[in-house]
Amino acid sequence: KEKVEITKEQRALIKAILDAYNRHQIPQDVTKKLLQEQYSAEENFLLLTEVATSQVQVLVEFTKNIPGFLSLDREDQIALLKGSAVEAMFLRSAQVLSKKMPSGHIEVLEERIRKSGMSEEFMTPMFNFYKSIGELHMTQEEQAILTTITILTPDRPYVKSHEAVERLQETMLEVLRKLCVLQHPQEPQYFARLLGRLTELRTLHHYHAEMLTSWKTNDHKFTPLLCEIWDVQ
Ligand SMILES: Cc1cccc(C)c1Nc1c(-c2c(F)cccc2F)nc2cccc(C)n12
Repeated sequence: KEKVEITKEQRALIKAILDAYNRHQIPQDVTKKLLQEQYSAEENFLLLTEVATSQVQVLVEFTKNIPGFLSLDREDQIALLKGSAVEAMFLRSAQVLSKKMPSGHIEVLEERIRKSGMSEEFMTPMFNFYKSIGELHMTQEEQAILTTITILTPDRPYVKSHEAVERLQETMLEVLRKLCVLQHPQEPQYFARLLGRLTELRTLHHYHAEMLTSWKTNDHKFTPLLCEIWDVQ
């Protein structure tokens, strides 16, 4: 039986990432609006756009606190953010939807998503993903480290220093592997299951790009930040 031990440095890493993950949350006024405003498709889309924009802001702040991220080449930092944003946002919204909010709020948010003019073919895989994340019952640390691993994916478009990003990601993967062994001793495959979610995220990334195009075609308005992060004109 392998004796797994988290080193002092790894514990500091987990603490830094968890603090950043918890410090940067979507402002209450944005989530409160989700409960107040009326239910037209336009209103729902407008609200989800506001939530998406604030999720990008939260993501940028969180990413800046990932140890080692700011030492990467500046252009690579941008390439990693643009390449991982929607995947990190899927993880964040999955965690919000699967437990964080009081029960009544989840149905409301789900209802707004269903009635936001999004195509059915995108809806099913998205809600399946939310369900599969909820079933994992990840701890806060696991959620924060898994999001960090997603952000530090070396093979995003336009990343130049592939090795530098890979080194950072490998450090995080080792920390997550140990956390899974220690926190889910009865589930030896738990770490593999978490990594399997990252594969599912890539598929959703693809669907999301198509959804952006179809929203754009139907003349939906985005905020400047969403246009910038996803290169939408
Ligand atoms: C906030 C939200 C929560 C759940 C589902 C959806 C559709 C949204 N909203 C958007 C998302 C998005 C996201 F923010 C997180 C997860 C998956 C996503 F599709 N992406 C975009 C891009 C342009 C406009 C919006 C409204 N939008």
